[in-house]
Amino acid sequence: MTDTALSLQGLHKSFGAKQAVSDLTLDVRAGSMFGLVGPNGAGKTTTLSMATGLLRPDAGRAFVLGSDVWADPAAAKARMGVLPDGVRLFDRLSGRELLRYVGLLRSVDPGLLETRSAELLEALGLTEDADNLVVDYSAGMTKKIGLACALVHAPRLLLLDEPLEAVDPVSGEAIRSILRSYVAGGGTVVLSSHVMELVESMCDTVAVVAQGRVLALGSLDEVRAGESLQRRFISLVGGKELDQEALTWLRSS
Ligand SMILES: Nc1ncnc2c1ncn2[C@@H]1O[C@H](COP(=O)(O)OP(=O)(O)OP(=O)(O)O)[C@@H](O)[C@H]1O
Repeated sequence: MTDTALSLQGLHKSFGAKQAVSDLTLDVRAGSMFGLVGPNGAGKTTTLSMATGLLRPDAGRAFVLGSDVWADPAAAKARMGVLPDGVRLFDRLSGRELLRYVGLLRSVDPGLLETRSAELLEALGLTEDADNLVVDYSAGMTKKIGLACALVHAPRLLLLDEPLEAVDPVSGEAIRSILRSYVAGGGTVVLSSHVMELVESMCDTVAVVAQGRVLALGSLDEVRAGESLQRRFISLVGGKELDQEALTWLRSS
């Protein structure tokens, strides 16, 4: 049994002339909560897409609990749950039907699937809307049903792109406690987020990426180096003051 849940080795991806991810290497320890942070366009979604078998890398390899995501996708995918960013769900199904569909695809026993679905819908505050079509869900509800789909087969590794985006504070707390108890039970979470408070309060390990490269990687304390993660992030990626002469037209009435 490997103690590395996710290993990304020399990943590269370009879109035309744009190098989205460049020689990205990192390991995620099994049993950790790993935060991937970076500014807009840093390459987080591209990295997670290559790690989960959604986007083929130009070069490099990704391993999930020892299985090569691209050479042995069935083994790798059986052990991971994925909440991708911006990938359409089968939204002409109701939330309950979507969960059943995903669970059956993942070979979850039908009896077990009913129990798990009901528990997930309840924990995520979706029970009342379980029989409504996903296409009619709000952004936050869509995020939550996506998370339920990622969890229903009880994977050992969860890869979540912006899991709390658009989610209200009550549901946010529910998701945090689901993820904490998942990790306490031996699972591993890799999440991307722009919310430094979320990463600081949840993650034990952090990678800061910008322009497709890893700028800092280590334990939360190593990466923030005595500062708040927000300040450290801004100093690493280079925050910029607004020029006093810029946007003057916004101030004139
Ligand atoms: N399908 C695509 N075609 C062309 N360019 C792309 C494509 N996907 C991503 N890119 C580019 O690759 C770079 C990295 O994008 P990516 O979505 O991975 O960033 P991100 O860190 O997830 O950003 P954000 O925080 O804004 O979601 C950006 O410059 C983006 O414009």
